[in-house]
Amino acid sequence: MTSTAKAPAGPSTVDPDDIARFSAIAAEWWDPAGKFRPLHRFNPIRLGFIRERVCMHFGRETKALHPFAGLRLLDIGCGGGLLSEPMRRLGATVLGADAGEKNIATASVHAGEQGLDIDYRCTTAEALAEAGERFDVILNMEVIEHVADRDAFLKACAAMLKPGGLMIVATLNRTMKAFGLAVLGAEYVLGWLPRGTHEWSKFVTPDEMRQGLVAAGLEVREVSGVSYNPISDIWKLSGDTGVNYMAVAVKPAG
Ligand SMILES: C[S@@+](CC[C@H](N)C(=O)[O-])C[C@H]1O[C@@H](n2cnc3c(N)ncnc32)[C@H](O)[C@@H]1O
Ligand SMILES: [Mg+2]
Repeated sequence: MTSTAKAPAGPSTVDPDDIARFSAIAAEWWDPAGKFRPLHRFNPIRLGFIRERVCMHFGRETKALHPFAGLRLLDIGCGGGLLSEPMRRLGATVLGADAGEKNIATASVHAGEQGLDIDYRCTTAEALAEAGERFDVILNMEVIEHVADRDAFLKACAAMLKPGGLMIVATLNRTMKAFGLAVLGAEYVLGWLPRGTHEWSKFVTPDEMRQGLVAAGLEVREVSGVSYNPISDIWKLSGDTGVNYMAVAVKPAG
């Protein structure tokens, strides 16, 4: 957070150990073979999903050059900007926010190199909500399993959605299969991610996700699984929410 930012009242969603873990590898965000390789591999499938769901919801032509033009989008927990950049390219006005200063530094430098105009800020969902920021679309991707207070985080995000706005949340399910693949497999056996990246106890079941979204005043429209095939190294959308999944929620028009 910048030195001038005042911490909002209420619980903080920031887990300092988690931010430190991501900050330690912030230089690697844009290395497709580095520590964020899983996110790079996963990116095309989630980009296709986001593009399609946002276009469908706002009545945009998916094949248009800038289908998100006129939409204000928040990428909360944006990391190095792996999603913020394509969102900007699709035409959205993008605010990328992350609690890690180094992540925001990496994201800003990279966007600058790409000639992309993105508003990157080192801040939190609760601080943005308290400042009265409003968005048509909120991307909440692979963040919720890292925050200190899930309900406060979801409520702050929901508060920032305009009526009729859309939020997409991606996370990991709290199953033994997810423990085997995302924790043991990715961190210990394959060594893709630094050990300690994921705390299994913070993973979220689809039921808990639905309840959290509803409690935050949103309507859940969809929950889709995302499956990984380790042999082909390919990710695809599936009916299996046992490990990774994405939820789509809408703020009632009022
Ligand atoms: C797994 S990364 C996901 C990055 C990005 N959303 C993506 O999918 O490419 C999680 C990010 O969330 C950030 N983060 C964790 N807790 C946060 C919080 N309470 N507020 C804002 N950012 C947070 C971390 O610093 C980290 O960059
Ligand atoms: Mg994660």
